[in-house]
Amino acid sequence: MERLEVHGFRNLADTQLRPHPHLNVVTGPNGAGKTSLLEAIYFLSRVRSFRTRQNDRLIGWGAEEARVVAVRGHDRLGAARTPGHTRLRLNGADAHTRSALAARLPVQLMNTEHQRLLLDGPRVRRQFLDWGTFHLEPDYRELAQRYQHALRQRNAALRVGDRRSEQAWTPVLIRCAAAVDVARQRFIEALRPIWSEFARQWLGLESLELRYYRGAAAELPWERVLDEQLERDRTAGFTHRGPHRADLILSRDRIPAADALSRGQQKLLVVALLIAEVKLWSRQGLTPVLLIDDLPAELDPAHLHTVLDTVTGDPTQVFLTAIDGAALPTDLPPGQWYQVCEGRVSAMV
Ligand SMILES: Nc1ncnc2c1ncn2[C@@H]1O[C@H](COP(=O)(O)OP(=O)(O)OP(=O)(O)O)[C@@H](O)[C@H]1O
Repeated sequence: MERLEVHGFRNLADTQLRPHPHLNVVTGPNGAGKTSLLEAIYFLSRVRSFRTRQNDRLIGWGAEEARVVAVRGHDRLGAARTPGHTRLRLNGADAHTRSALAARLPVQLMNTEHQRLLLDGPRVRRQFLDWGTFHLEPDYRELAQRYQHALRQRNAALRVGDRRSEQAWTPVLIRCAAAVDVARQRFIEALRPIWSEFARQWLGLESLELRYYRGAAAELPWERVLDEQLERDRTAGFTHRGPHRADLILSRDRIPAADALSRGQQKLLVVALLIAEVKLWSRQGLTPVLLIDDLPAELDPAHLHTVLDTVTGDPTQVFLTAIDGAALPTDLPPGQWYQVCEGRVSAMV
């Protein structure tokens, strides 16, 4: 982003910034508004927050709307939230799909909760998988939506015992499942070597694995999978197997990473995954924005340095928050530093 404007967003005063193309360091005391600034950028891309499911919370107290605008290359992106309603703008016109802005502004967030990627249920890993695949294959989003639609229709038919509808939707589901699966596998195959290199270097371990579980036994065609499950699906009233049950398995010597690694090692493993994804996007010609919120509190200076080193020189634009700039490695690459104080963001010279 060459320009970023934030209006009426959380506690932030109206702000206009000209961010550095590579590194932006945002410092300030607790409650100053550092996370809110990252949240504004995230909202512009993903049309949601990483802190709340209720976008109305983003509207500053006393403000009528929260609005974020960015200029990036030839594109001008905007997202505004008024109570109950989000409006997206792209190059002077309304944008009607949620992914229109994300396609032009891929963001990756790293914060103190990133370990959830390892410890939570498969849903959060499927989201990681879906965003990663979407940025490599822009048609993927529509494909995944078609799969979800077919799944809902088939499940509805299974629930009420409507055999005709079930038989009509099953082949559609099979076609979409195969295509979703192939796209995700391509993403994982591209991601794995980058991830494993980082994971090996940072953890000093050789036997780490990243596997894609496709939501069914690997060797069977989807037609067979659904056929074998048919009676079970009919009895339960839903589809048991498919890409909606996919997962990413991280392990060491076949033992789940959550059991086989220390907390610190788990953090590094997840950071390796997030950074590998950013790296992959930038190798594909995208310019990702990496939001790192309070990571100095989570990673020791040496590892933080390594992480920043890894993305320096890429087209990646980093926003990094810290309460105290002194906690950051001393030899950070050149960038723009900002001080946030009671919602006012000022560039430091
Ligand atoms: N909708 C809102 N309007 C105005 N202020 C808000 C709104 N929502 C939250 N706040 C306030 O905004 C302040 C900034 O919070 P934020 O999390 O951005 O700070 P921070 O600098 O990241 O702090 P920390 O270092 O403690 O994480 C908080 O004091 C919070 O109470």
